[in-house]
Amino acid sequence: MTRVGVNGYGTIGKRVADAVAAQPDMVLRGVAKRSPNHEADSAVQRGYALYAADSDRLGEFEHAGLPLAGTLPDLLDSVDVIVDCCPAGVGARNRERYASHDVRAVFQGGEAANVADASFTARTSFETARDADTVRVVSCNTTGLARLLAPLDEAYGVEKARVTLVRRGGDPAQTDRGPINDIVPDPATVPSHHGPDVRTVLPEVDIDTAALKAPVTAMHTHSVNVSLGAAPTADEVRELLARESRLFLIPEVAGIDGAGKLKEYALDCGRPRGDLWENCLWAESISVSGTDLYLFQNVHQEADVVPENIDAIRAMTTDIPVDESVTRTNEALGVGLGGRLGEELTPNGPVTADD
Ligand SMILES: NC(=O)C1=CN([C@@H]2O[C@H](COP(=O)(O)OP(=O)(O)OC[C@H]3O[C@@H](n4cnc5c(N)ncnc54)[C@H](OP(=O)(O)O)[C@@H]3O)[C@@H](O)[C@H]2O)C=CC1
Ligand SMILES: O=C(OP(=O)(O)O)[C@H](O)COP(=O)(O)O
Repeated sequence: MTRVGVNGYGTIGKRVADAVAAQPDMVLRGVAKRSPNHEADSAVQRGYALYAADSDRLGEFEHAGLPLAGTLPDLLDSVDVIVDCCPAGVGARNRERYASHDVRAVFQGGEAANVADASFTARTSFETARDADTVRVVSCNTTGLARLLAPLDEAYGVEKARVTLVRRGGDPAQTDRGPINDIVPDPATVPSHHGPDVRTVLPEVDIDTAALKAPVTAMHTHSVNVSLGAAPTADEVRELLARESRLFLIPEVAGIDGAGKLKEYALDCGRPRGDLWENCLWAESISVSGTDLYLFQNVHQEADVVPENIDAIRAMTTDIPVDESVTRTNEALGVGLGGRLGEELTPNGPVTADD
């Protein structure tokens, strides 16, 4: 059993903690939190051992009536891997602390690529991360792009990818974010950080990205154009992508026209927090003109990196092959949206190691 701790119990941290706890080969030793707020209380209610990230604030936890198992150094002494889910930039400051406790560390995509030995998605970088001491799971948008571009590059070659990202303004609980009545180029310059970030996991892929922020909280939307090295039919592309376990091709018959219905579907299917771990691609948006592919996909920013964090832990600590890790993670979480509706899109079944 791999012993895992989570430092930073916010949007990503609480989901990673639940995902670790769901794995048959991992044990969650505890979570570290800075403030004794509602998220700290929910960790206790879930039965997770709670550690104070900041030893100066022990009294605040006591005052709030939240029982502590110790402080962050105690958690670090009891784990093989710490998953840092602190706000962007805090992870880099924590790096030396983890090293001094001789603990392997997984960082998140808000950190610069040089925070870790390797950047990671399971689809692109499992072997690169093998046995690494530190790994950075790339950001939600980058994860979504890498999952899409990797199979396209393998099957046809990607000559050039051009992606416009309409990013959600903030997460649902982030009341201090915006815009609230505008759509804002962010940044107004091209490329946005996503293109260079994709190249940390797919270095050979030529990609330009432009990004905007919109007054929504549920998901990011990508408008994708890829110039391919071949001219497949749209049906061939649909079948290729439908066979990827972390891509959900939304069948037209599902009647899902946007993030609202996607989230509703996830909640109705019993997904925790309505999480969509898969990229969600509109099947009918997949169009090919000559060698140019066009499509729309949505990415649930709070969720898609969660299975990747689990696979990163296995890459660092075991010799399990990538397919086995991905299957184990998917089964433990329930990745694989679509049920019967998606069957027509995968006549040859899901992708396997033999493909
Ligand atoms: N939210 C998203 O959509 C995505 C985020 N990411 C990346 O994941 C990382 C985490 O983001 P996110 O979950 O959104 O952040 P949140 O702000 O939701 O959560 C951060 C957590 O870290 C805690 N924290 C703050 N400072 C410290 C500290 N010094 N030591 C320990 N804990 C601390 C916070 O606690 P407290 O409240 O007490 O301050 C909070 O629990 C970032 O790198 C981000 O870029 C990646 C993909 C998507
Ligand atoms: O990793 C994310 O986005 P990104 O892929 O655009 O960097 C998360 O949605 C966090 O984005 P934020 O920096 O707007 O909070």
